[in-house]
Amino acid sequence: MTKYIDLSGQQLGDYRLSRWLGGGQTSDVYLGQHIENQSEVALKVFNVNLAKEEDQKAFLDEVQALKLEHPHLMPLLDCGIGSDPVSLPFLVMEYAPHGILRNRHTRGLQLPLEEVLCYITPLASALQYAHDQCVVHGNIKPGNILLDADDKVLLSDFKLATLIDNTASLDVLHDRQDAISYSVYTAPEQRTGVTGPASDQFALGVVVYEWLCGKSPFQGALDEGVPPSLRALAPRLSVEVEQVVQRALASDPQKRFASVQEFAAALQLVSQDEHTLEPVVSIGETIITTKYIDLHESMSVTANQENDASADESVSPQEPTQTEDVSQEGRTLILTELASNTLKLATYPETSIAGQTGKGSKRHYLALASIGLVMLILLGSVIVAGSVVGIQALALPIGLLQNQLATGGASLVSDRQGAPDSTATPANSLTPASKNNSNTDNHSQATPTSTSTTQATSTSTSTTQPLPTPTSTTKITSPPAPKPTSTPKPIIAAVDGKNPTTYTVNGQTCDQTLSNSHSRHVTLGGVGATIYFRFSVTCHAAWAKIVFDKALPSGKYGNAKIVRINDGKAFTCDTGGNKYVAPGQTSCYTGMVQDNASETASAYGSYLSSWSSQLGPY
Ligand SMILES: Nc1ncnc2c1ncn2[C@@H]1O[C@H](COP(=O)(O)OP(=O)(O)OP(=O)(O)O)[C@@H](O)[C@H]1O
Repeated sequence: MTKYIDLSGQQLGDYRLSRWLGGGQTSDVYLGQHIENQSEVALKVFNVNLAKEEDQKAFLDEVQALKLEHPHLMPLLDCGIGSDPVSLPFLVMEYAPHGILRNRHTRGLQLPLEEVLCYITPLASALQYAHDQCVVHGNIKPGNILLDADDKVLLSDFKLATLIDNTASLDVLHDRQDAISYSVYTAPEQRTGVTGPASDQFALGVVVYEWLCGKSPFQGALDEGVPPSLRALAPRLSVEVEQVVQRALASDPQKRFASVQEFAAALQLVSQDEHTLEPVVSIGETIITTKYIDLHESMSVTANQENDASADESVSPQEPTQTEDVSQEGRTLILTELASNTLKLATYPETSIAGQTGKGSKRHYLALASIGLVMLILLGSVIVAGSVVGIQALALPIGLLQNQLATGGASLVSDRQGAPDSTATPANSLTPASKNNSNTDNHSQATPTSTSTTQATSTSTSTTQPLPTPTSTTKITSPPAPKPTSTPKPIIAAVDGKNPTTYTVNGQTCDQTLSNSHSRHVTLGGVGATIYFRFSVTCHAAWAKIVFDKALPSGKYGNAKIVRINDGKAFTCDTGGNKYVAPGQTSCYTGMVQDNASETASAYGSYLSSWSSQLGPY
């Protein structure tokens, strides 16, 4: 791709552009300095003449809404509109000196699942955070994942609806491709103008597929349908991993995971399951030092290798220029070491999968067998010996039997405590209040009971435990201390998906009462909506709902949120509810937060990521 006008040396707002870093289809990125404090920044200049005042305002408003703060989102520092010679909109972001993640891996290389998880976990967390704020990225691809000076991944380049919406009416400076161009990362529904959180999940799924097998699941931007089998290309992967990736890549967004966080959690879970199938040799005093940093530095590739980027990627002159002499075998070795260390981390202690027959059960059988054997000896002694001798002889086996029972019994008890219990009530589950309470209309007097068991908590801990960050050093002493139990989370209510007034929790329907339900009409970003606070007496839980006055226009999203005041626990429509309000839709409802005697909750509505003032607390 050729670069068009080089603005190096010029000034935009308070920044001097010093060097061109790369160019996308509709923009160029420059290294720049603040003219006063000389701080280094990256400026993304859009090749669009944003002359109309209303368009300029829309651009600035939209960028303002994108100032999301998350450790893995590229910090947006400033934005503006240049005035000479034309009105070029620009964004100012942190400068990421280690460039784009795509340059870290040679095209076609298959990355170990552990490494993929190390990237996906923070990215999914950043995306989930954005989705919770009603912001969709819309442009996920390896070229938009950058690395800062510490090699921390930063997701950049949110699609700006204002620029896309206005492209037709804007004067695009050069003969470049249309701003609305598609890539292999574009979800099928995006091509019909419907972009939602599930589209980001799809794009992340494409990235995961590529990293795992070295090939794109789709031949071209308009290729659709079921991608080729991941395991056919990377047989080392389990069926479960393939299924998880396939689900994220479903053409129908409804068939994907409910959220991007769920996708990442599922991938993490199946990777742990893979590990638990492999033998654990020993756990000694082990210091695990992940070698990602060294590995990455040693795997730098030549600019030539990377510059044959496909059309969906940008041109960048800052590609690594050195090739270090690290053989493929050497690399595999480093990663194998890493994988086996992670394996130890993931498989100890032995309790993690509920419902499996554990070591504890084997001990149980051994204890019973020993008891049986002792009983036989005892019987034999009684028959063979005379009554006096026999009675005397009883003392020893009975003592042994008692010991065995005591030991066996004790081990059974301790095994039970630590053993998986598939029938355990999940931690944080809500036990619906007794019928006696159902007549009361003052929910603050209700006394809901929350049941959790040690095992249920430990299971949930193991599935949500984040992987070690690429730079961390983790020390394990043998035997490792039990994992700390997680603080109880608020309940996530199962909903029937049809009627926002009917929730079911652990099989019980949560009836709605209107006694403590409230609503308020608000105007959000010029659009009218009614926010509802809803409360169920039977489940002692509250939720929120938003109903817009009219269906949302293309590219605009709405949401609702319920927040438990005491601890700030919150659910949006995406977490436990029926999903955000998409273009063409009018309403959504959230998951439920348990509403204890001493607690209150508030409801909020949102449009284009600005949240309304609170309704409540009630
Ligand atoms: N914050 C940053 N710090 C350092 N380099 C950056 C930064 N942002 C972008 N770059 C560099 O600029 C190049 C071009 O970025 P740009 O976002 O324009 O590409 P793109 O994502 O392909 O474009 P688009 O998605 O708009 O078509 C990147 O490949 C990267 O090398």
